Amino acid sequence: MSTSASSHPVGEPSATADTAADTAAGAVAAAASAADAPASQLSQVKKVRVHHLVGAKERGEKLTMLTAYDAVTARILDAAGTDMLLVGDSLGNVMLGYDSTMPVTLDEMVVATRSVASAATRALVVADLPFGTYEAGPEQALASAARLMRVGANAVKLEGGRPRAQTVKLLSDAGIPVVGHLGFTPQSVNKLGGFRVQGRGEDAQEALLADAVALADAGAVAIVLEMVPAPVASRITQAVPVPTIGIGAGAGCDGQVLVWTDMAGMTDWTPRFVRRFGQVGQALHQAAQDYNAAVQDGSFPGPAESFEA
Ligand SMILES: Nc1nc(=O)c2c([nH]1)NC[C@@H]1CN(c3ccc(C(=O)N[C@@H](CCC(=O)O)C(=O)O)cc3)CN21
Ligand SMILES: CC(C)C(=O)C(=O)O
Ligand SMILES: [Mg+2]
Repeated sequence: MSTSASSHPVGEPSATADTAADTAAGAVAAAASAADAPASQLSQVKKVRVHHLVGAKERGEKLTMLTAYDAVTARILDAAGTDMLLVGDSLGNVMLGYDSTMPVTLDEMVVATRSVASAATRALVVADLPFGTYEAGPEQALASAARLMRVGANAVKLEGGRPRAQTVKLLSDAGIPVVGHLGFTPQSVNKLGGFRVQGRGEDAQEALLADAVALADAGAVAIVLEMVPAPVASRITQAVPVPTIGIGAGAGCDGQVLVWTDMAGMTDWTPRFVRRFGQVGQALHQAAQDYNAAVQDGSFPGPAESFEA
């Protein structure tokens, strides 16, 4: 949430440390009006809970979600005021070097979820159920979801619509908040026939709407919409009482999600729906080059980084 000015990573100066003397008058005015703007109710909560999600939708406050796969990154994204951290099965292609999300195991998701949960003080932690760990039915899904909840997940996410409704209901009844995922569902890429937009055309649009309503009726606390035409995503958003979180689904959704490495410019691969908000890959490359050069020319370590006798 952009209005969150209260949380800063440890060691980073707060905005109030800037003095008027070194700031242009226009910037002072802008900073003052930003400080005067009412903070969103959600940005003030100590720990985001699932009941806050529908509250944010009702108040028209946009929800933010980023993926995270480890503690060091989760700590930074959490401190920046991200509402939800998704331990995505994109772990497979992003962090583990796999070609897709298909090979990701529940054991791998457990390790990543434990790490992210250990670092998330405010953000709601949502963990993906990986391919093959829930589709057989509610009992399989409960056993898998319980493993993720035991290591600190606050909710689980699973892909699919009406065929998943019974599973969503059982998990929900068992006290496990479930986030749905509709549109382009990567775990079904072999059936969908490629990485393509879903919900184009009247029949596909109606099917998507029926899936979203079924998930909400079954107790889902939010629904991710991936690569769905913006007008279709807006219609679904208006039709369901729970927040929609879009990725390639336009600005009409109640929130947005991106893979953090895409968002931060950690890699070169950027599908159309990604905006790069940083150049972290380039910054890391530069830091490693500077380190290598300093070791090679003998300037690192210096006296300050060495111990006296
Ligand atoms: N790094 C990363 N970012 C993601 O957004 C992401 C993952 N990994 N892994 C899991 C899923 C898979 N996703 C994908 C995978 C491929 C495309 C893709 O190839 N998009 C192209 C072509 C789309 C088209 O056919 O028009 C694009 O340019 O958007 C998009 C999303 C989204 N998710
Ligand atoms: C792209 C998001 C929604 C996801 O499911 C993942 O990162 O695994
Ligand atoms: Mg996923």
